[in-house]
Order: sequence, then C-alpha cells, then structure tokens
Amino acid sequence: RLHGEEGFEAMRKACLLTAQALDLVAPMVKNGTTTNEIDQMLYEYGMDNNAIPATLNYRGYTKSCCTSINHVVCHGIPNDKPLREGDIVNVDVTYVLDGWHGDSSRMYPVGEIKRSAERLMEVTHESLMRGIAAVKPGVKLGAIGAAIQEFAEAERCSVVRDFCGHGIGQLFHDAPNVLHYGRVSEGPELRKGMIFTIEPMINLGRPHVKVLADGWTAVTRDRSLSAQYEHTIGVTDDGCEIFTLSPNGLDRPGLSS
Ligand SMILES: CCc1ccsc1-c1ccc(O)c(O)c1
Ligand SMILES: [Mn+2]
Ligand SMILES: [Mn+2]
Repeated sequence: RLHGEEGFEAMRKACLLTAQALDLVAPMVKNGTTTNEIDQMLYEYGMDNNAIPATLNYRGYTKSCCTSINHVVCHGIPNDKPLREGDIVNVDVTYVLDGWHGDSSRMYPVGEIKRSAERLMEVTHESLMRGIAAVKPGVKLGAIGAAIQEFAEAERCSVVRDFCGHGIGQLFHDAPNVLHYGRVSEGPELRKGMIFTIEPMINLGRPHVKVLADGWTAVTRDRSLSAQYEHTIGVTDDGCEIFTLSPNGLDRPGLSS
C-alpha cells in the first residue's frame, strides 16, 4: 500500500511517541530493575498519551512490549526477574496512536558489558543503518537484506532468518515481508509512500533459532549473544524518512561516538 502526506504525518506522531518511550527506558535499565517494571512504565506511558501498545492481546500476547536479554533473539516476555550487570537487553514497543502504528526497538546495556557484547550491538545497529541507507524508489526490496547481510557477515556475525520486518501503518503487520538477508535484484520495487520496518537480529554465533515452550521466546540454538534494532521508515522521493529516530540522540544507548 502507498501512503501520502497524511499517512506520513500520522506515522510521524505515532513513531515519535514510540521513540520518546524508548528514551524513557534508558535510565530504567540497571542492575535490579525487572522487565515487568519496564513493561508497566510503557503501558502507563501509552495510557497517558492516548495510545495503546499493539502487542496487548496480539495473538494472545499479554504484555505491552518485548524484552529480549542476551541470547534471546526476540519476543522475550517481560517478567519479575531482575536485570543483571553485564546483560544486554532489547526493548521492543509498538504504540497505536489514532489508529497508526509506531514500531521500534533498541538495545540497552546493564552497567559494564563485555567488549564482544558491545561490538555485537554496534554491528547490529550499523547493519540496520546500512539497510536503511539502501532504501530509495526504484531499488528492489532485496537491496535492504543484501546490505544488512553483507555488512553483518563481513563482521563475522550471522543474520537470523526466522523473523523479518514488515509493512506497517494502520495495520501492525502488512505486506511486504522485509528480509534481513538476500540478493539486491530480488523482490518488489520500492516506491515512494511505502512504509515498513527494518528490524535485523544479528548473532555472534550461528544464525539458528528455537522457540521455547512458552511459545514466544526465541533463543539462539547455540546460546550465543543476539542483538536487534528496529526502525519504522517511509520511502520518499530520494530515499527514506526514519520515523522512529530518538528526538534526543538516544538511538544507541551505551555505545560511543
Ligand atoms: C509479541 C508481539 C509479537 C507477537 C508475534 S510477532 C510479534 C512482534 C514483536 C515485535 C515486532 O517488532 C513485531 O513486528 C512483531
Ligand atoms: Mn517491534
Ligand atoms: Mn516489527
């Protein structure tokens, strides 16, 4: 589906709320905080801003966000376990504001983390930005995945294949599926007005994933560390607009430069 200026304007508002919420998460991520406390804050922040989390009651999921720690690839369920020094955690939230969805996630370090964990977060964020840099009208969708895969694998990391980005707007998930690997020449042509997420999951070890008995939590099969960043973007005349950028420069908390 192609959106016009009205859709872009509505997405700017929904995505700004999501970006501001992820800014508010940063000071909460410390030794002893539980992921349920982060979930509760995100629920209340939505209520205070006339927005509801898209994940609430989505396919039976009952929390306002996903919190994925260390070797959890995605869809980690908030719980009462405290975060621990050295953890890396992805917080993924989608607010629905006036019917429009803003979907984004970032990585947060808990205190001092290993250099290998910091490098993984940097590689994952840069992979997302390389994918975003490939977006402009006239290129095929595959250019996004090719850019992500090329960079991540050159950094000796692997790309998770089991989950992808997605079209988004007044629906949480729409066409197209946005793969985080693949070939430049593959897929439909990108056109001005398309709105979708790019949300690469990058592992220090092998790409393989398994889902735990809770039916949601996806973990690396080899228990290696995994990281993810997600932005919602719109295709413009000459490239794209990133709707979920932090208004306070907090897109990559705990990372230098
Ligand atoms: C828990 C939410 C959920 C359930 C099935 S897929 C999914 C999900 C989570 C984060 C996302 O960014 C997304 O696009 C979907
Ligand atoms: Mn998300
Ligand atoms: Mn998403």
